[in-house]
Amino acid sequence: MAVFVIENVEKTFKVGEVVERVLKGASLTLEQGQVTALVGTSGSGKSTLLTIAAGLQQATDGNVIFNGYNLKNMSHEQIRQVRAKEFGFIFQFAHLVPFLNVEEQLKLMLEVAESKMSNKEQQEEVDQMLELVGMTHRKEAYPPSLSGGEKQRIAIARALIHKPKVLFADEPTASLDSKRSQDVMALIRHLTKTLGVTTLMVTHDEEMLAFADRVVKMSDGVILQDE
Ligand SMILES: Nc1ncnc2c1ncn2[C@@H]1O[C@H](COP(=O)(O)OP(=O)(O)OP(=O)(O)O)[C@@H](O)[C@H]1O
Repeated sequence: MAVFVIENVEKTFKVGEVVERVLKGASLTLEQGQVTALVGTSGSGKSTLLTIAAGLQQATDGNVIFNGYNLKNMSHEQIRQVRAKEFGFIFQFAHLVPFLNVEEQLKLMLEVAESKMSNKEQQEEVDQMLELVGMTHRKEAYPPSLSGGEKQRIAIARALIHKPKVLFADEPTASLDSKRSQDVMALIRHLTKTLGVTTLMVTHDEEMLAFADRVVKMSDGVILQDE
């Protein structure tokens, strides 16, 4: 079943008197357990499409249907709940909270997602997730002592600790060298498959496309090619 259906999405921005049409009827369907890479020239609308799909901004027209529900028929609060509970996010930089150790970063995310688990269950989830991302040995470490690749591993663990259905990744490897980028992408792919997540990733890095199940090309506000 398609987890996500993006249908004829339009987005216009008004800058002074000028109306800029950034998305011009973009459509995309995402399947569970797949990594979809969104590529295209700078300014083609990739991040705009990703943020609309993630409910971070509204489309001017068109539909974003998640799990059978159209985001445009939901209240702000309903969309916030979907974002907190059903979506996970990774960005170019890990944006970890500097004064929380690795374990605490993950527990905080469970709180944000309003987890109903007991403390013991939360601890088990955290331990399991740290195991999955290979960071058990660093669970008491604070962000300044982690390498770039380690930080991104924790960001991935934090994005997935509450078992979201969808993972949005905007340039997740852009701050890493080639070797660390490969490791991080292999991990994103592995977790997408293991946890049955639906992953949508924006990337500029051609090397990362090997880790995607589908590569979708955007140009000037539309999806050009879907392979
Ligand atoms: N809030 C906004 N107000 C006005 N224009 C915007 C806004 N957000 C995006 N744009 C414009 O929309 C166009 C597409 O931007 P977007 O960030 O989606 O492109 P992109 O394909 O992700 O680019 P890049 O690869 O450089 O990150 C750009 O011309 C940008 O200036």
